[in-house]
Amino acid sequence: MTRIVRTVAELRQHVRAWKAAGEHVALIPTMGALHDGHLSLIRLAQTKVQRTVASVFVNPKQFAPHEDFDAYPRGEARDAQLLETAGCDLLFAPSGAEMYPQGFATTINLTGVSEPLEGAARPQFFGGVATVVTKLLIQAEPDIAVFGEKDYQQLQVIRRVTRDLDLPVEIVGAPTARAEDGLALSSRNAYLSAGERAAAVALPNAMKAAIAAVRAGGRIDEAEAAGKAALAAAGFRQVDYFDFRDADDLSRLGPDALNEAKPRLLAAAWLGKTRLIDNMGF
Ligand SMILES: Nc1ncnc2c1ncn2[C@@H]1O[C@H](COP(=O)(O)OP(=O)(O)OP(=O)(O)O)[C@@H](O)[C@H]1O
Ligand SMILES: CC(C)(CO)[C@@H](O)C(=O)[O-]
Ligand code: BAL
Repeated sequence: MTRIVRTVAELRQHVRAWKAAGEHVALIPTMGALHDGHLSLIRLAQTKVQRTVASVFVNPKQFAPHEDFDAYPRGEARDAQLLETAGCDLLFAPSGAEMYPQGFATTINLTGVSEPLEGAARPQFFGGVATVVTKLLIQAEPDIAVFGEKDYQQLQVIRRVTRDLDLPVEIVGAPTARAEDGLALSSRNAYLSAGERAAAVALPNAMKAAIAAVRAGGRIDEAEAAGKAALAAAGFRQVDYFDFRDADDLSRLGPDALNEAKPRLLAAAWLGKTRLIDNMGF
């Protein structure tokens, strides 16, 4: 079985022993409820380094009080089994008290890339993510850390924090793993009813259509409006954003995205009680 450690001291013992033997180490941070998207990050890490460490920690600091921290899917035995099958060397599963001991008072906050989109919809989110990811990187001392492009803004935020704080780690982005119909795999897909799951494919479809329209010379504001209308027609009750943005700093684009160096379409929308996010490059 993939070994499970719960303290920073045990985690460092393993990682330092591997490094002393000349092996390189990858950290793959997760919140558990693992699916093939997470396992694709482990497989990517295994092509780059000899040792992989997955962390599972449902981080309370990135959930606002009204969000789904309590309902978030959990299942350590299943997660450990999947990690074993994937050949992951170590599972770091700290308690809340190990991560945030009594009196914990430090938050990593950033501006710029963290502010629009997810930052606007979830004001507490990136401070919580930046704080826990910075801690995990300091705790595990990995050579590389792998994050999914599915959470594209999160990946850009983590790249920014790592650069700003001179953290000695290479951040690797991994492509989005999708279900056969195109829906991005996500732990929160488990919240969808069968009917909602069938409707959810409208999200990647609307995004593909918007990108095709812009590629064909359409205006980006018109493609964004058409995408939002398609989601409403498919039963999405609210669209938080459906925006073409600069792929690096997520700033707004001019009217013709094709003139921009690197456009990316990012979207978040609600199907019933479930909030789905996705993004696509050109
Ligand atoms: N479909 C996917 N393809 C690639 N990476 C993914 C995918 N889903 C999640 N990841 C990545 O796995 C890591 C852990 O994510 P997390 O545990 O939050 O899973 P999640 O499925 O994104 O859950 P949630 O439903 O909370 O968004 C992150 O780096 C995330 O980007
Ligand atoms: C990066 C992360 C593990 C931090 O809690 C989380 O935001 C996630 O699962 O994407
Ligand atoms: N997958 C990013 C973590 C979150 O949405 O809370």
